[in-house]
Amino acid sequence: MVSAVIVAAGKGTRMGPNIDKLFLEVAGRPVVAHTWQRFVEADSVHEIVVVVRDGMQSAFAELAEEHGLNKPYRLVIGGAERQDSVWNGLESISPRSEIVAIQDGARPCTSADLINATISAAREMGAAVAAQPVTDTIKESEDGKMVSRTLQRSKLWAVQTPQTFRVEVIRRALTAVRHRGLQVTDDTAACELIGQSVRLVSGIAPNPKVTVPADLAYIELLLRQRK
Ligand SMILES: Nc1ccn([C@@H]2O[C@H](COP(=O)(O)OP(=O)(O)OP(=O)(O)O)[C@@H](O)[C@H]2O)c(=O)n1
Ligand SMILES: C[C@](O)(CO)[C@H](O)COP(=O)(O)O
Repeated sequence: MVSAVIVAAGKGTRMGPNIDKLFLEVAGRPVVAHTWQRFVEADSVHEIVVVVRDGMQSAFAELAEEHGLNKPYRLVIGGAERQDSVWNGLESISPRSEIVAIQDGARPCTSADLINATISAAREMGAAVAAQPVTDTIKESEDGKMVSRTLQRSKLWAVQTPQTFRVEVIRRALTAVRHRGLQVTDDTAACELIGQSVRLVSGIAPNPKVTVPADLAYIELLLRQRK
């Protein structure tokens, strides 16, 4: 059995005050309704856990109703950091789940094909992540003012979601993160702590995250092109 955990319990601070970015309408639907719909369409996913802020349960239940998101789902309360929300989601997937795909609610352009591809790769390797080679040259800076060094671009990948795992692998990896009191910005970073290899699954289509207001016009265009 395959579960999806859609993390949607963030505050969206980079989008600006008093804006719930996941409920902003793009291409005719709220951002998170597009994301959720992709997991309804992905045949290999059997159940969906949506992790939400406390007090938002009825808004998400109404969203599912209104947009016909008809795959079995459960709503769970998130935590202070993304990794806490992922943990809470993992705690409530079915005990029969062997594979879990973790998805940012704020990534509405993820395709069902990409979801299915990460699931196949995770079955084989234990862990897999949607990723694209970077196209800009990436610099490191120690102080945020001056360039310290240039990284070798041919080795660099930007990782996205879905990040998909055998359930026992991600549980073990996130337990290691919690025991060491670390913070990770993505779930595959936790795998590095336990020596678990992660397969890069290169998506051809753009799979951006809604983070700042300037992201919205591009994402609207991508979603309209796909219709
Ligand atoms: N405590 C948190 C933090 C983030 N997320 C989710 O993780 C995804 C990726 O996070 P990001 O884009 O950073 O969203 P926010 O944390 O909401 O944004 P910001 O950092 O600007 O506050 C989002 O779907 C967000 O809802 C979550 O479920 N729980
Ligand atoms: C998981 C992620 O989307 C991979 O790129 C990203 O790390 C989320 O980071 P954020 O700080 O929650 O935006």
